[in-house]
Parts: sequence; structure tokens; C-alpha cells
Amino acid sequence: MTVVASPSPEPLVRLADIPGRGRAFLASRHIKPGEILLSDSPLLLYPAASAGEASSPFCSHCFRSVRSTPTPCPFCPSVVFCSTRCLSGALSSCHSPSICRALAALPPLPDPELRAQVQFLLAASSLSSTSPANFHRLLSLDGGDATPAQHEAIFLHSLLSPLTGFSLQVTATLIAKDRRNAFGLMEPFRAQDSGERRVRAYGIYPNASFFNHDCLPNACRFDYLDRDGDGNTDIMVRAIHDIPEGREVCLSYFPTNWGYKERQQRLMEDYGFQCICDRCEVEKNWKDEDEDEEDMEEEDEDERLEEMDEEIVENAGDGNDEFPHAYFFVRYVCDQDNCGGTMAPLPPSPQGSPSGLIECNVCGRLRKEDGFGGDDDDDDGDGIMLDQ
Ligand SMILES: C[S@@+](CC[C@H](N)C(=O)[O-])C[C@H]1O[C@@H](n2cnc3c(N)ncnc32)[C@H](O)[C@@H]1O
Repeated sequence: MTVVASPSPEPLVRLADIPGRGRAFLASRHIKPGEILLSDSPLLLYPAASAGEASSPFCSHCFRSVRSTPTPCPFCPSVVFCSTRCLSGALSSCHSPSICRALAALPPLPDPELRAQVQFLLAASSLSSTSPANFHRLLSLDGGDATPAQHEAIFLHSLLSPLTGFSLQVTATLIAKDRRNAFGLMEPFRAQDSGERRVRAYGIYPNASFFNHDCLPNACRFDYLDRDGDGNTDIMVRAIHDIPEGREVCLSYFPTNWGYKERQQRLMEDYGFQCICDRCEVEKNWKDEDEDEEDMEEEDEDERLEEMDEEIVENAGDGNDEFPHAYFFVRYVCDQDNCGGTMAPLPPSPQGSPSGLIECNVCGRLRKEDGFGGDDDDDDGDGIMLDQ
């Protein structure tokens, strides 16, 4: 199925500085459901894990799934490419022979987060030499107060400075930028997989990085990593529902079905703020019987979804007073097994008529706007292509 999207010639969002929230995007006019607010190409991309560790093989240059025989890197064969073209592209950029030999010589790092940070710092180092202007843009993104004393920065600096040439301060600063701004590009969704979907690659997007977080977002981000043609690593942000002019446009930095405690913990640890959005103000008063018993970090996605559902049922009450955001979960959270993605309409036609279809940003399922499951589902598994 091909849907032709027509981004408006005028920017639909404008940047503003909001006290206590930093730079943020505001709607520059009334925005209709499904309108494309932003399409953005990455400043840099890096793999979250090597292709050998991923649940499905992917090309370490274009990041698409590898469907035929992979082409291994001649210097470190656990890294694979989808074609000789991608291999030579990688060898002449961030996967140069000297870098991949050095990578192969690194001590084994058991922590996947640390391995991803190594990839990030190498990609940042490559960016600093190939595009100083883009490296400067990376440094201009939000990063809080990076302290070089952080033990991970000290470790990564000692490991990588001969390769990157970065000082300890620059290493710490870059790690902080990455933590606050990286978008995860996920492995393809498979309904049979329970548990958390794995990130295939991370990307830093210079414009999308200005979206602030809200636990009930009014926009959401789509990527189409496996599609053909240029721009498969671009991301697109679309409006979930009507957004009045001047209203802040926010994404959720993680799946919207996370519980209150887990959301607050992630926002504080990775983004350095306490969320006081409307939803959090309601949910902070909800009772959470499992609060002290379970370590949220250890829970798998299934348990989390179940727990969220239980919390909703327990706290929803008879009316909507305790659960004013119930509409969001009914309408905009995908109910496909193990999914929990956020749904946003496909873009309206150039004449402004609604598409009538709503798309999940995780499993890609399309649903007729008025249908909630059953016969209305367009579940033919075709996937979709959006021509930007
Ligand atoms: C990806 S950046 C978003 C753009 C950022 N405001 C800026 O000035 O560049 C993430 C950071 O924005 C801030 N932020 C995002 N959402 C927020 C919110 N709901 N309340 C307060 N600060 C928020 C936090 O400092 C967070 O670490």
C-alpha cells in the first residue's frame, strides 16, 4: 500500500524557549491529526549491538535487515553488510579499516550499554573529521551538566582516546548529549516475541531533538528502517490528534504504557527532570501495590503491560475522574499482542481530508480510524510506504 504524504511548505512547528523546559516546539498553526510536523535525517547513526548479537541480521552501514547472504567485514567478520556497496561505504567512513581493527582489539565489554557508547564515540569521532559543522550541531544539543568524573566517561576515555583524540571533558559531554538525545531505531516487530523489543541502532537527529516529553504525547515518531531507497534512517513526526496553535508539541520518550514510577525513574536518570505533566499529576495519587516488591528494571514487557492494565482497572473508578486519560489508551495505544505502540493517523490528503487510517509506530499495523479491532482492522501484513 502506498500513501502519498504531502508535508506542508510552511513549518508547522516553531522553536521557543520555555522556562524550566528549555527549547521546545510549539504548533505554529492549528494542526490536524496525521499532519507531518517534521522529517529529519540523522547527524550520526551507530549500531546498538553487533549484527551477530541482534535477533535478526542487519547491515552495519544502511541498517536494513539483511535478507540474502551477508557480506562480512574483512577485518572483523562479526560485522556484516547487505552488499559490497555498503561494505565499501562503511570502510570509507565510520567503519574504516583502522577503526575496525582497533574495535576488534578492544577487551570484551560485557555491558551492552557500554558497547553502544563505544560505537557512539567512534561515530562522533568520524563526524568530527568528516563534518565539523555537524559535530558542532551535536555539541549544541541539550546535555545537562556533564561531569567528567563519571566513571563511564573515565573508562571510555582511557579506552578510546588514542582512536578518537577526545579529551575527558569532550568524552563526558558527548556521552551526556547521546543519553538525552538519541532515538532508538528498533528491530522489526514480531508479535510472537514477548519481552522488550531490541534497539538495532541509535540515531541523533538535529531537529527532532528539540521535542520535549509528555506522558500523554500529542505527536509520535515513525521510522521505516527497512524500506527501499534513500532516507530509510530518516524519522517522521506526525500529530496524533488536533493540536491548537501555540500548544507545545511533545513526544513520549518511551512507550506510553509504562507505569508512573518507571516513567519518573527513567526521566530523572536519563533526562534529569521530574515530570509534572497532567497524567503524572493524576497517577502520582494512584495506589501501586507492587511498588516495593518488584524491581522495575528486571520486569519484562509482558509483566509491565499487565501491571499497567491492572493499575488502570484498579484506579479507573466508576467515572473518569480518576482516569481522565482513558480515551488516550483506548484510541491511541495499539492493542496488538506484545505491542503497546502509539497510533497516529496517516497524513491527510493535499486537500486536507482525513486519511481515515491510523498507524501504529511499533508494529506498523493500520486500523480504520473508527474501528477498534475486529473486522475494521487492515491486518493484511502488507506494511506501508510513506513517500515523503
Ligand atoms: C531531547 S531534549 C529536548 C529539548 C531540550 N528542551 C533542549 O532545550 O534542547 C531532552 C531534555 O529536554 C528537557 N525536557 C524534556 N521534556 C521535559 C519536560 N516535560 N519537562 C521539563 N524538561 C523537559 C530535559 O532537560 C531533557 O533532558
